[in-house]
Amino acid sequence: MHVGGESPFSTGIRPRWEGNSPPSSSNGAGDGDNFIPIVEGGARVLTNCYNHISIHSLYATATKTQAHHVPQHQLRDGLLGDRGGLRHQPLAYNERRPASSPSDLPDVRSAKGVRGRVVTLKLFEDNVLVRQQLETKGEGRVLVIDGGGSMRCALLGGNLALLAQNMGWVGIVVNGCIRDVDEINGCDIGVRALASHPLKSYKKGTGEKHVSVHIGGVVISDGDWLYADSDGVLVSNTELSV
Ligand SMILES: O=C([O-])CC(=O)C(=O)O
Ligand SMILES: [Mg+2]
Repeated sequence: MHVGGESPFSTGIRPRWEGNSPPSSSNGAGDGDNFIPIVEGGARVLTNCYNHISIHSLYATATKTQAHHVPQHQLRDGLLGDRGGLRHQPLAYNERRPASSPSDLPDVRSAKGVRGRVVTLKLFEDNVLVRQQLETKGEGRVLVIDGGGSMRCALLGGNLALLAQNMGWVGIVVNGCIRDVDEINGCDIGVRALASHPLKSYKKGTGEKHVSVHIGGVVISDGDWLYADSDGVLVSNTELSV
C-alpha cells in the first residue's frame, strides 16, 4: 500500500511526531500514544504491532508473557469461569515464542485488503455491542473495536464474522483478541486483531459506540477512512487514493 501512489519516503516526506515527544524507546514505539507518523494528507499509520496483526499472523503475538496476563488468583478462584473456563486454554498457548522482530512473524500475504469508512466501538472484555453493531447494515464500512488491548478473551469469532459479511461490512479491526480463526479466514471480510484467544468475552453490554479511540498510536474516529493490507493499516480523515 502506497499513499498517493508513491512511497512517502521517495517523495521526501518525512514522518513528523505529534504530541510533545518523539519515540523514546529503542524500538521506536515510545509510549504508543504520544506520537503519530504523518505520511500524507493527514493519513495516520497505525504503529506498534499493527503491521503484523493479520489473522494469519495471530500466533506470533500470543506470547508466554501474555499468557501470564491472567492473574494467578483468577485462575485459582475461577473468576473467568462464566466465560467458558480457562480450562479451554490450549497448552500450546504457553509454548509460543514472543514475536521479537518482523522476521519472526509468519507470512501475511494472504490477508484480505480492506478499505472503507470507520464505525468505532470502545469496550473491554464484553462483546455485546459488537453483535449489536454487526446486526446493522455495514454498507461497505469497517468496524473498529478498541478492546483496550485485552489478551484475556476474544471479542470476535466465526459467527460474528459471518454476520458481518452477510450484513455488508468489509472489515473489522480489533484492538484485542479474536477466536474461530479458521472460520473467520473462510469469510469474505478482512480482519485484523492483536492475537487469538479461545475464551469468549463477557456478555453484559458495557461499552460506548461512535467515540474516538486510540489504537496503535493514532486516534480513530467515526467516519474516518481506514485502509488495511499486508503492509499495515492507515487511517485518514478523508478518502485517499491508495
Ligand atoms: O463468543 C463470541 O461471542 C464470539 C464467537 O465465538 C463467535 O462469534 O463465533
Ligand atoms: Mg464462535
